[in-house]
Amino acid sequence: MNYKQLVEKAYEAMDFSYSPYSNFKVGAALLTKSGKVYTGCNVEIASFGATNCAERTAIFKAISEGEHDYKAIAVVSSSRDFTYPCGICRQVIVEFSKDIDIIVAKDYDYEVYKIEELLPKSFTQIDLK
Ligand SMILES: O=c1ccn([C@H]2C[C@H](O)[C@@H](CO)O2)c(=O)[nH]1
Ligand SMILES: [Zn+2]
Repeated sequence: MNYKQLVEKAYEAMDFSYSPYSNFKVGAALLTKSGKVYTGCNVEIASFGATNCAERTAIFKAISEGEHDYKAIAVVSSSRDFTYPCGICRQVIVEFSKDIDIIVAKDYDYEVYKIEELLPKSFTQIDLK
């Protein structure tokens, strides 16, 4: 699975987006080190705080199936621009992976980031020791 294929998986997941309030569709595809792909979409709830982002949907699916080691996560949206993971999702990403490639894509164009770039000086497990 190369990153272009992972972006395609994220677009497939975006089609399942449940976003009746914002009409902003997001899809994510998480590639594990074992080669599996977990996809996710954003799920909006009338009580807005209960909304879940596409990235967290994908990560929580993987965690709930015992997969903790990730190589990359691709994120796409219905926006004309790149969509970067929100603050909550950055915190979830750093919880589970310090070296994951974060692929922010729009059509066939993509950028790759490390979590240290998107969430510098993060608060993690180490700080609780
Ligand atoms: O990286 C992002 C940014 C936003 N959203 C969702 C949350 C909400 O449903 C909609 C608008 O914020 O987009 C994501 O899923 N991922
Ligand atoms: Zn988010």
